[in-house]
Amino acid sequence: MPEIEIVLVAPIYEGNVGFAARVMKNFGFSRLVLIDPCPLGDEAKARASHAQDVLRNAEVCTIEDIFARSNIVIATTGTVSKSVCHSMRMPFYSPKELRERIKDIEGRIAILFGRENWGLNNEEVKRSDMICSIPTSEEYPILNLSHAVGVVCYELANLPLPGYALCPPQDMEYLYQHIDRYLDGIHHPKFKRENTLILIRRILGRCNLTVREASTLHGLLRRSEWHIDPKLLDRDKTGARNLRDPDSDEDDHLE
Ligand SMILES: C[S@@+](CC[C@H](N)C(=O)[O-])C[C@H]1O[C@@H](n2cnc3c(N)ncnc32)[C@H](O)[C@@H]1O
Repeated sequence: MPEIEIVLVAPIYEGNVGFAARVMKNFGFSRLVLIDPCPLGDEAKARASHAQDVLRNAEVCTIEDIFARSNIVIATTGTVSKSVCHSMRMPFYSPKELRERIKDIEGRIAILFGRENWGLNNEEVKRSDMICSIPTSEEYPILNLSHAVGVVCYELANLPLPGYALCPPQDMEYLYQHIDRYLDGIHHPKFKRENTLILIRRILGRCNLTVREASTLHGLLRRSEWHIDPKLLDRDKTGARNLRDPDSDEDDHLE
């Protein structure tokens, strides 16, 4: 069963933090994490009601800590940009679909909820493995922060046992670094690199790789490096490089 952490990124209103703690406890969740929170006082305590323990035990840490220790990081947003969705082929999962994707996993899952005034920033969304959006009225799609926490907790409550272990976050980072080196080896254009790596992170991020699967990919990359790199270098010397640009279609535009 995944270990789920509800992460509130820079919440502004202490009342929302209290309400989030309360609704988490309603659905059996206890791991509340706060990144750069507003001061928490009587208002937060009053809104938490019988979930004082969740509020009291909330951990304060940095967003870097979250990315370093979580097997999967899920960004939540009510603002679904069609251009990002289509051009980067990044599906937005509903909480119900998310449940299906994570239910068998053994590992640490962080679900990020954004600031009340402007949500999560681009960097936080880009680095996440998946994006979750609660289907809402088109007329008014943005939920109150604690209500969004409530809907997600409702859908993810009572996940079944047992699960399978995911590749640790540090090993996923090694894999992304290896892919980056491989892209160097095939002379992937530098100006496309950032978007390509984001795309790869998003594809692999939603695959829930195990250690064995990640190591198979390392092996394939090493073999490809032995075969492709010298040929590419030869072609470069003659000026006749004609390996197809792996990233040449127009879809790699990130907004
Ligand atoms: C009040 S909203 C932020 C509003 C901000 N103006 C924006 O456009 O993102 C606070 C947080 O609640 C969550 N949220 C709100 N509506 C959501 C929805 N429909 N689906 C998923 N999360 C939602 C997101 O984490 C969001 O960052």
